[in-house]
Amino acid sequence: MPLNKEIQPGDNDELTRERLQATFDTQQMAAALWGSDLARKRRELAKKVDKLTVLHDSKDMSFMTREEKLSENARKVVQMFAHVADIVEDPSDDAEMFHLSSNAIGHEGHPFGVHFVMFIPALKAQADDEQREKWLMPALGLQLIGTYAQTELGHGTNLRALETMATFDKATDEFVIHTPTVTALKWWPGSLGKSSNHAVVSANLIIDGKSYGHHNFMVQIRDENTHKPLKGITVGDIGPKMAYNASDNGFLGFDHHRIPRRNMLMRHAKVDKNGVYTKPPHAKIGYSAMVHVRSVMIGHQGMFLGSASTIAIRYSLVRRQGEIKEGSGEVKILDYQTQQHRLFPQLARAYVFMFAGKEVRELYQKVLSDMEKGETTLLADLHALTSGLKSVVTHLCVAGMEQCRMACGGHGYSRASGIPEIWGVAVGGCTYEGENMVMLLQLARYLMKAVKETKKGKSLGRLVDYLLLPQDRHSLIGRVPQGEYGPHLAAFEHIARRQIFKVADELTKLQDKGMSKEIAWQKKAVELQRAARLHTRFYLAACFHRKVQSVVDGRIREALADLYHLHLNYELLDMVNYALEDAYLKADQVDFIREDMYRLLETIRPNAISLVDAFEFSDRELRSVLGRRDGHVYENLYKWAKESELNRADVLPYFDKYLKPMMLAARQRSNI
Ligand SMILES: CC(C)(COP(=O)(O)OP(=O)(O)OC[C@H]1O[C@@H](n2cnc3c(N)ncnc32)[C@H](O)[C@@H]1OP(=O)(O)O)[C@@H](O)C(=O)NCCC(=O)NCCSC(=O)/C=C/CC(=O)O
Ligand SMILES: Cc1cc2nc3c(=O)[nH]c(=O)nc-3n(C[C@H](O)[C@H](O)[C@H](O)COP(=O)(O)OP(=O)(O)OC[C@H]3O[C@@H](n4cnc5c(N)ncnc54)[C@H](O)[C@@H]3O)c2cc1C
Repeated sequence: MPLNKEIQPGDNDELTRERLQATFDTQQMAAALWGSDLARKRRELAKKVDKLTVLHDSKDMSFMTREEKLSENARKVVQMFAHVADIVEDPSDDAEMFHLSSNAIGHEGHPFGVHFVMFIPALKAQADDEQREKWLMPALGLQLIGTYAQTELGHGTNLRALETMATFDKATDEFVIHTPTVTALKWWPGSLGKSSNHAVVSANLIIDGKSYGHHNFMVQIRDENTHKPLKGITVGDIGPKMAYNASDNGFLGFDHHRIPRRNMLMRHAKVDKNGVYTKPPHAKIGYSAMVHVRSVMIGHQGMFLGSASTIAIRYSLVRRQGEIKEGSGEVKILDYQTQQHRLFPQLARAYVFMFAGKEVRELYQKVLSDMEKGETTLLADLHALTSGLKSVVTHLCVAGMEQCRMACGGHGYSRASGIPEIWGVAVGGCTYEGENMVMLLQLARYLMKAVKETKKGKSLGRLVDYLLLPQDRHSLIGRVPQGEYGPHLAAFEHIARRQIFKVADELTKLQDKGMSKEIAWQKKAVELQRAARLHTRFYLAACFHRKVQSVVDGRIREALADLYHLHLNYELLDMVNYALEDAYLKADQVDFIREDMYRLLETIRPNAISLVDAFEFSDRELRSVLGRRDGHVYENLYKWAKESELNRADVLPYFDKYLKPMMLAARQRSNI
């Protein structure tokens, strides 16, 4: 039995020969990536989806209009729920359901997108028991479709400036929800435009003329039977986007729309019938749905980069272009060092993002169960961690996916590659759930607080313990026996710690000169977000280290360690200026890192296909002609192109309407 479990009769011979070189068992690597239970469930659900034709795309989504896309994904999602009990082991397991949806529906969106990712998590965290009974149960049972309506046309980041009002009317025991200006229109919520009939709406709570800041309210927006907007509600789609066009992101306005008092989500903050307000145990507890999504995004983004790496690496083993040695025949493009340098670091990032995604979900679950008991101590740590990871991971994913796309040459630009759509979806992640720069500054706030604690000899939390350690003056990279990577990880730590203390000192100096805290912050904002990035990149490298250390199987550990070491070298070179500034690294050490990176590219090359096969993306899930498991790219590209709507007739009407008359007229003129 070959170690690579993807080999099948009829595959492209080139790929089979590549797969036979695997030094590890791809299913065991899949277990290291996903966890053995989830890896098995993914494999089984993909087989079941393959057999259920009602879940298959009726045609490639690239050839559909937006309305066709919405309708197609509504059809598939309904079929998916109809068959869910036969396909997955536990429909309440978010991870299993995500993989089912990824196989059957893809990532362009569907009517229940925000329902599961935000509406239900908001209810779970913020609705009290009676409210859970009233809305959570029907939401889980698909009796209603919900969305999360927070962002407004005028404000997305600055939540304190949201304008939608929820004014308490003691006489009727109701809230009056109102959109006072055009900028107060809710704008962007997924599945709002045409699909949802309920929304968790963020609005300013006003009691007796006093504002208590924004809180979340359950609002029914459409009639359950006719699906028409309820009286006092205006709702629609905001139009086409870069990608994600099977999602009907929408706008929503209220004209003094009344809801019962008990429609405010009251697990933590409360308003009683006399208008008496009870504060939540933590001011930001109402932000929990955002923290939830930020925590799931990390692993999902890792999957997007893993998909793009799979497509580009498989294609690079099928595509031959040019010779390395004249006369010896054209080589596979993955044999070029530049191609390896473009792709293998992205593959390593995909791995570590998926590992980090798993770690952060575990912390989220812990915080959620603490919150259930009213305990919020770890919320600030989780907010800081997810803010940094969300920003760094989405940014690096998108940059990495673009490398994957370019590495596929012209065919990467075609939608047949599958990369443009996942890139478009992934890049949205840089903006939604908190614009990246803004979230990095949130982490920077936490880091500056951590410095203050450190100066008192204390640690603000486990994630910043390293700030208490002394700074080394010089790196030991290249000064220890070959194969020891401890000094590399220490360099990440050094660079992060130095930047964090440096910017903290600069802030203090500005304030000592009489500058206000806020203006000093503005003067140092770029340096602050750099500190947040470097801290997060250290976290990611340390997470990779933890994972490699935890693997028991020697072959898997060795293959993972190669990726880890490549990651250390590549990322360090990317941030080397920070280590050169204080002469922590010398020029010869930078050369050492570079040479070791080139060595690792060659070491990884024979395992390249097996490392992407280990993601175990099914062809259905990948939706890519270039990334097909069997490697039969060219004949299928031709088949795909023939499906283009432009090929439905040899001559299209615009020829007769515009071009032909113009050419006839031109000919006539030239005959005169
Ligand atoms: C930028 C934000 C965080 C500022 O919020 P604001 O309330 O104005 O902050 P303050 O200045 O009053 O307080 C800062 C203070 O609060 C802490 N904090 C902030 N957020 C959290 C949190 N989630 N958990 C715990 N603690 C939090 C922060 O650390 C500070 O603590 P100090 O001790 O230093 O004072 C806020 O405005 C924000 O989050 N903006 C981003 C908006 C956003 O993410 N929107 C998402 C909309 S939904 C969406 O995009 C859906 C997408 C679809 C999909 O996912 O598929
Ligand atoms: C695909 C997609 C799906 C979405 N889905 C939903 C949804 O389901 N529900 C929902 O409520 N919302 C949703 N959103 C909205 C999203 O959450 C917001 O777009 C996001 O939070 C950013 O807010 P903004 O658009 O107001 O950007 P802005 O805040 O206007 O950002 C513009 C620029 O200003 C900068 N900036 C802003 N504030 C600061 C600051 N304090 N310091 C420094 N720089 C700053 C930013 O860094 C950025 O460069 C979605 C958005 C997208 C793209």
